[in-house]
Amino acid sequence: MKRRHMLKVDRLMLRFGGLQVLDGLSLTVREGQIVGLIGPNGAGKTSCFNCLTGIYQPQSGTVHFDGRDVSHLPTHRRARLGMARTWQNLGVIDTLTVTENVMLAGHQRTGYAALAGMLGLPGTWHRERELQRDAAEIIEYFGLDAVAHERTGELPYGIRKTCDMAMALATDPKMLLLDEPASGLSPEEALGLATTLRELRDRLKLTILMIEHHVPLVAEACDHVYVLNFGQLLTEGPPADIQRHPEVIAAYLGGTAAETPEPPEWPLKPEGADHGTA
Ligand SMILES: Nc1ncnc2c1ncn2[C@@H]1O[C@H](COP(=O)(O)OP(=O)(O)OP(=O)(O)O)[C@@H](O)[C@H]1O
Repeated sequence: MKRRHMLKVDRLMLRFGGLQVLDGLSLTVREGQIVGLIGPNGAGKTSCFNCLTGIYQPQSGTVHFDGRDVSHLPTHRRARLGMARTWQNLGVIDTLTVTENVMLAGHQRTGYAALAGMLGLPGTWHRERELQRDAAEIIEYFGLDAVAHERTGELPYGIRKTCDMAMALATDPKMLLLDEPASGLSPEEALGLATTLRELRDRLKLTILMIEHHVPLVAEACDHVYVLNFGQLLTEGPPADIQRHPEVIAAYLGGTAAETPEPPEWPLKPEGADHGTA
């Protein structure tokens, strides 16, 4: 039996001036799936995430999340419904510690402002203790204990990236939207991330949509992949099929489908590139 839709995107049209960034994009993510969104630079992947999370308002099209039409809801309302996002260029606040960042993200679940909690205003104490406990648990899960009280700005990129993921989880999401989670990670770390994502999906019953260029991670982690090119869906399918799709190879390598009838083993990786970055 097919699982229900967690995210259903229907015919999104997004234009900036004369530039058609999304051109009738539709996609579906079912509950518990890990889905990849790939495509060449400028294809519209981040703009798609911005439409899903309410940062951009598309000219037309709809977004349904967890059975509800969220097309016109502001970002914070979508987040409260269980949509959590990580950022290509990190969502952590450099001047706060790892624990403070994770607690700040968790504040979205409370009925008061983060500042009220930090200042210890009446009525916040009990909830703050809970947030602290939750943050400690998430930090331990991600192996960040040793740096829990360090300012994130002073930490290596890979650790800040993990902190970004911990922040997303602190919002108690139903779905994670990950924008290039492997960027800046070593090939070994990126493959380790595939295991982490599957574990998160299985343990916390999460649904995941991720933008990613790192082909081995997509192949290892994703159940299904959508390929975007010039704001349109080029194709979709299981990672193994996508890797051999002539039009995908052409879109990435800049040729035509007819010129590349026999795809190489890792077709999305340009010749001579290291470790599968498209
Ligand atoms: N706010 C904006 N104003 C004008 N143009 C924009 C805006 N946001 C995105 N674009 C344009 O939309 C196109 C798609 O950009 P987008 O960042 O969504 O692509 P992408 O697939 O995520 O690329 P990359 O892999 O390089 O991150 C680009 O041409 C970009 O310049």
